[in-house]
Amino acid sequence: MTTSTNGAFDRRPLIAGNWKMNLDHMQGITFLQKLAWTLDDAGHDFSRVEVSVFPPFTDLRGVQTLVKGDTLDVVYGGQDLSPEDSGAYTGDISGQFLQKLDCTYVLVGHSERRTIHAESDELLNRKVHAAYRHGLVPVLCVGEGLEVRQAGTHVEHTLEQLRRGVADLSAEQVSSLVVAYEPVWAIGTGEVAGPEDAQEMCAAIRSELETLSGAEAAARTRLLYGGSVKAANAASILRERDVDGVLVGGASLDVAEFASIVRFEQHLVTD
Ligand SMILES: O=C(CO)COP(=O)(O)O
Repeated sequence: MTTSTNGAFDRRPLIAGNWKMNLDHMQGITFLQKLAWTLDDAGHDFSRVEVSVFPPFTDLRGVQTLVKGDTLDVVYGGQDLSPEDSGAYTGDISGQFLQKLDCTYVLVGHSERRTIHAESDELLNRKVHAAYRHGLVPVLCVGEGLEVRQAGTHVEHTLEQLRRGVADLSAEQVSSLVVAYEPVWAIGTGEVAGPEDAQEMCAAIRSELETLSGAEAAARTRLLYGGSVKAANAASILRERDVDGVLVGGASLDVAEFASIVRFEQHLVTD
């Protein structure tokens, strides 16, 4: 097995850390500084493997200042955005504000938004369009719960979320889109879908995008796996042909662990 045969490397791998509701703005800055030093010390090549963090909204201004001031190669994004651009939407955050903070990405439809905040596919589609309106790349999260997995209908279920989420996108938008497959039963549980489960779903997602937007766009879309990713299992998941990155929760809050995931290529088996 060699790294060059992995289809993932035709697309630049993306290692993303979703901090969720952890790390206040002071802790976030300290964490990011340590992460950047650790990756620099390890000689990490950011042009080869992209690194993004998703801090809470209140951290983003500090993150922007640090990334600009120290010219870090780490990129970042918001964990959510409003489908609207401005107005009487108390508590919501416009994509316009995220763009002003130099965010590259924004998460849309994380399972915790879908379940805790009952966000519908229709709403998430509006959020995806709002992201593109403001020059942000949406990371659209999809994935099934345990009952759906047990019923064996996980592929249809996830593809339905995908179709609704990407409705009315142009092929060009789909080519820059990131889709994260996060089976809900594997999030924060220590249960990890096997590399073959991640590949099965990512292949199905890519094939669906091909049908919707054409082969050229679908070949460019980056597909991530998320759910109990750790340094110990990241390389085997990232070796799969259609998996182009990982979206990491708990393990992204530990500098050494997350840096080790970023450096997954060192753990790949080569002939
Ligand atoms: O939800 C996740 C990332 O968005 C995954 O969380 P864990 O890595 O903690 O399972």
